Amino acid sequence: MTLNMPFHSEPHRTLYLSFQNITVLHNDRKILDNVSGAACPGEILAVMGPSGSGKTTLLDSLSCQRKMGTVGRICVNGEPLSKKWRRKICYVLQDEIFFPSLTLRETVTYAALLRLPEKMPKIEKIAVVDSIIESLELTSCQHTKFGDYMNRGLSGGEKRRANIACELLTNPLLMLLDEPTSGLDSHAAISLMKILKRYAIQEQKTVVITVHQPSSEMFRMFDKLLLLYNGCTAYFGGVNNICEYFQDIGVVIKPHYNPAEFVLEQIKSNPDTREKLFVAAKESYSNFLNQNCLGTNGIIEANEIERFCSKAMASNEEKHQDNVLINHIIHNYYNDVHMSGNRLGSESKESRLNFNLESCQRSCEEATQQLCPSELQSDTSTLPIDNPDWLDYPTQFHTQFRVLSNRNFKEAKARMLSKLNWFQTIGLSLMTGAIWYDIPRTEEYLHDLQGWMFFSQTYWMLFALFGALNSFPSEREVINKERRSGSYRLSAYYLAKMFGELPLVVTLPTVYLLISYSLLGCSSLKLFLLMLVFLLLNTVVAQSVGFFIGACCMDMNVSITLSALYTLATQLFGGFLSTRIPEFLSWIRYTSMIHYAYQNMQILEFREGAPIVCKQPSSYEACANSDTIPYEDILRSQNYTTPLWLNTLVLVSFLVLFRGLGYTVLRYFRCPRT
Ligand SMILES: Nc1ncnc2c1ncn2[C@@H]1O[C@H](COP(=O)(O)OP(=O)(O)OP(=O)(O)O)[C@@H](O)[C@H]1O
Repeated sequence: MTLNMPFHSEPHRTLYLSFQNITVLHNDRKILDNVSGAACPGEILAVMGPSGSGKTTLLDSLSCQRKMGTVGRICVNGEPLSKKWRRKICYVLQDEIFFPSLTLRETVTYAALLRLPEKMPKIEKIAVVDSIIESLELTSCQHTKFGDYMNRGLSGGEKRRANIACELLTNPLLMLLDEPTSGLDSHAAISLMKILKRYAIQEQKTVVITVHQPSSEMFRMFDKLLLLYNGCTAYFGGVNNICEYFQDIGVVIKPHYNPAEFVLEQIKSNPDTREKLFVAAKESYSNFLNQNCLGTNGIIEANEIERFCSKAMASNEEKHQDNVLINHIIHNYYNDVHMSGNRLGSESKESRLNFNLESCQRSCEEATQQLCPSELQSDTSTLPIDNPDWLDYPTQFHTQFRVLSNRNFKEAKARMLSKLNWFQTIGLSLMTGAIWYDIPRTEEYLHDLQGWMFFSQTYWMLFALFGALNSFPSEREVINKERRSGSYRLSAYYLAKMFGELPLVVTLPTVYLLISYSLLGCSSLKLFLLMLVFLLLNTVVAQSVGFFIGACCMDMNVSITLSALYTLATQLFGGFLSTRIPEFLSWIRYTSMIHYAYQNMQILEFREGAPIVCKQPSSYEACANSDTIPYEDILRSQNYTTPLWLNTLVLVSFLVLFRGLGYTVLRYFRCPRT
């Protein structure tokens, strides 16, 4: 089975990764200590080690997600790892971060629509989705939702493969996978590894995975192994000759033993072996380079080096300077062959070459210097960009907006219009309708009527604010993951979130008003529509505040506390609960959205609705000359003097302000590292 990817039409690119002396410090503790290694196109480099040995930290460093306290050199194709290259690297995390209410197929399709090039027709994008789903053996579960701890969905292995499917869409040159097989049964783990191996070979991709304790079968699929223990390198090199390597340093792997398990066991339990391995591994990086130049024992088959070098060269026909190391090795190889031509005996004719070890080692070291010219820490330079498209987003703003609006709508629908929310809304509407049923429009019941208005505004403020707050932490994870991979612009996501969720935000308040206000005694359709507009405006403002607080606070407890404080203050200063607010605190009401929304509702109800009949004796002066109370007098008695348009303008300003602040926080303060 082949991955029917559309990228074959592009000039084939490959990526050679090398990293040298990666050291990661955290509070003076060395999490990684001078770790070096390399990975070639078409190969799998396995990073193995006991729990806590630094495997994930190494992948974090290689993907540039961990810069603080990290030193060392990371190079790709001879260039320091720059932003240009980062777009060509995918990092599949151990955790699967997805929207639980979307199906696997929907998730991969949205990823394809966002991450495949704009110019590719939709039908071709869907074909890629089909191909990837089939290749990863996900066809049978493609219509299953991801699910969460409440509603079970895809299995762990299926989620793991779905994660990989989304990353494959971008046609990365380097795949970093953090424990892709953990939690899978041996069959599923082997099957996943086979898929990765096939992908690496067929597409000439470079794959780096971390793994705990692979089975013998899985171990044989790796090409190179980097063994870590307590952040130190215990082994780096090929997998094929690992038994001989350990034998040479006095660690004999018993026959029929899984080498991976045996070595890990020895490292953990035997301090002497550990020391031996650390000492031997100090030279492993240069050994590795030597082996690539010379082969084992300094002898190399000519066709071997041809194969090794041609892999990168053939794929970079247009830019053969891409792979500095390979070029350098070839150059030195032929120089050496030429220079030592006299020394080459009949073996050279048989394509068997034995050349100067020191010379090659020197050349490899030089190549490595060339390969990694700058320190990771100072890697802020912008290198010449051969193809500026790499820095652009794959799709245009309008496509991102359209796809994300659609996805937001689908994702939020299950959450916002859940059965529980419908039940709550209809139940509450009926309850308020029963309490305020056909309320007499007289001065005696004026306070009751105002109570309904205040309650309605407050309830929908709380509903929208806490709803937005609740959904945000999980959503933030997803958008951070997608932004890290450069899928879309934050502005497109932000606008799409506003517009995509709008029909959902307004549905339940509309149903509430329809039931509750009708039971209460709404006098005209015009009044109903006007009341609805202002209830919805308040709801959308509250959602913006919830979104802003959610974006600011990483800790859910803090965001709940802040939201509770804000909403309580908003209610206290809203004008219904107390009209005797001390002068020095009265300015706070101007920050209360309820203050404006509640005022607007009263203006509409008392101006447009049936008039309020005076009681006898009345507390309103106007009742001396009239049977009904003018709406201005009702508002003035509560010290409300601002007109409808001004209240509306303030609410719209709140909306713009909190949306803007939310965007700014996400853009500048909660920006995922790329
Ligand atoms: N941000 C951090 N703060 C403190 N300690 C950290 C941090 N990141 C990693 N560590 C520590 O560094 C060590 C290596 O962690 P890492 O997650 O890289 O290990 P690992 O080999 O991937 O482990 P596992 O196989 O259990 O996932 C651990 O002891 C961990 O506690």
